[in-house]
Amino acid sequence: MELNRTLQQYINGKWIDANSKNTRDIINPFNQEVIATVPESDDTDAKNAIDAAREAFDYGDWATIPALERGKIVRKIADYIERDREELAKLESLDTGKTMEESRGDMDDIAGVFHYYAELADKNGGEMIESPIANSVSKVVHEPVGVCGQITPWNYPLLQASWKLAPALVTGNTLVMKPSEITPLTTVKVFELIEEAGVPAGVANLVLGPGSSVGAELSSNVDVDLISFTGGIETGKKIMQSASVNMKNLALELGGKNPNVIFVDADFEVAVDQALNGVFFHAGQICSAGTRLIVEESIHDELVSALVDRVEKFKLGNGFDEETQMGPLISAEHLEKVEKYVETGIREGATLAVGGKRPEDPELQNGFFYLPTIFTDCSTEMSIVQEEAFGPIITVEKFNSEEEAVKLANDSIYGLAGGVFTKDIVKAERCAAKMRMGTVWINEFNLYFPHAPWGGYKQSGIGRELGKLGIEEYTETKHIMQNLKPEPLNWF
Ligand SMILES: NC(=O)c1ccc[n+]([C@@H]2O[C@H](COP(=O)([O-])OP(=O)(O)OC[C@H]3O[C@@H](n4cnc5c(N)ncnc54)[C@H](O)[C@@H]3O)[C@@H](O)[C@H]2O)c1
Ligand SMILES: C[N+](C)(C)CC=O
Repeated sequence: MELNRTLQQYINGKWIDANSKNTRDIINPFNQEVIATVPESDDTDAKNAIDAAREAFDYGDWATIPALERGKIVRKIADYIERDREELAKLESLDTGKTMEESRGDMDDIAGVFHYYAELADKNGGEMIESPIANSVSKVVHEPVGVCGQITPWNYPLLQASWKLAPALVTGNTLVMKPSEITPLTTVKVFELIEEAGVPAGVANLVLGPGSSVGAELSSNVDVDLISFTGGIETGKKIMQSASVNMKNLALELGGKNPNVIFVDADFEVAVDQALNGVFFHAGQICSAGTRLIVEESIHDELVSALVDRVEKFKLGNGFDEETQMGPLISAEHLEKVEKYVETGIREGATLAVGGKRPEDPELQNGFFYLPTIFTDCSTEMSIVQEEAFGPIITVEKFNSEEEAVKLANDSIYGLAGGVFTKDIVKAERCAAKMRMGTVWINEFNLYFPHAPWGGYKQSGIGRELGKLGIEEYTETKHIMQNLKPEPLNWF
């Protein structure tokens, strides 16, 4: 795919413009240059895409061809992603501002997700049940849910898309995907690969446009059987309400305010390094960012001082510059939101240890940059501790006992992920067992892979992506019972 060109959406096997012919410019957050122009669709385009997916599911053969064949096609998509890794990584960095190193890592993860589900395609064959009824056989089979609406956010555009596309395709569903309207480039490219791999027309459809029209249509249209959404909690609530119109199956991957508990007996260097990695990758715009450091009081000062020391040396810049460690935020609007959180933190009484403003470097003035920021003297009543700022901000709280650490970690409406750093593995396991989160890392932070499920407790979501559970989201389970010796009951 060339850059600086006008892209299209993919409906029923055809590349087309929006019905309205409206378009949107896609902006590079590093310098605000226009990198592409895409259709700005509306609910009518979404309806057309849903109709195509419905037709393909009800009358096409995608759901009924051998699962092995679907797996082969999905494996081709994985191969093409590996082939086009560099091009995809460049598009992702242009679109999101993240460093090329991060984008290349994302592309490897994404290819891995398609390979993983391609491998599982023909291993979901159901089971026979030991029937309690004489002269009968009972079996359980897994069938595709039907037409899936898939809505993704801007921070990991293609990664989040891959977690939805690969399991939906191998299980025989048809789908309509809507990426974030501000970061659609890699998703468009992957739909080119989906076409190249031979996915039949109508099976996978792509609509580009805003959540208020295209997204709302996907979540409320009665021809959609499942809605899988990754994004913010407020949007998730709206989608859950709209989805109730026809009791759609629902998968929600929402935000997080993730605690990272550091005990005095942790490996100090590892804990410092992982605390930084846990937050500042992609400028903190990660659902699972370890934005709440919960630190044993006896190492608090030493740890904060080590963090500040490292943070002051961060190199902010263009994601295409090999030296760059942290890129810009996604948009002017988001930068303002992050700034407001910092102002609120100061007003609420937190102490700014470092950062707390835009950088002064003249080379960064056209981008949406914000300095990595650390707040100390934080407590759970503060909104910067409770709300997802989704930027490069760490808050630090202190604790004096294991019980207190766990209590602080769980004091949140969110329950996406968390971490524990200690050399005492029994203590670590005790904490992990009590932490109410979908993922707990021990002496690690922010690692995910296709084999392990991902999702949130509490208001961080409903359901799981990745792993075998990621397949279950996209299947209905049916019990088929057969009477081998049918006779009248003569009851009535
Ligand atoms: N749990 C996870 O795995 C995970 C992963 C990545 C991001 N996130 C979360 O995503 C959020 C950041 O992404 P965002 O700002 O793009 O989120 P967002 O909720 O604003 O938007 C996400 C998607 O929903 C669409 N949308 C907006 N309004 C809609 C509506 N009324 N109906 C249907 N669709 C609508 C948007 O166009 C976009 O495609 C953060 O909260 C982050 O934690 C979660
Ligand atoms: C799920 N993850 C960590 C890849 C991206 C969250 O924003």
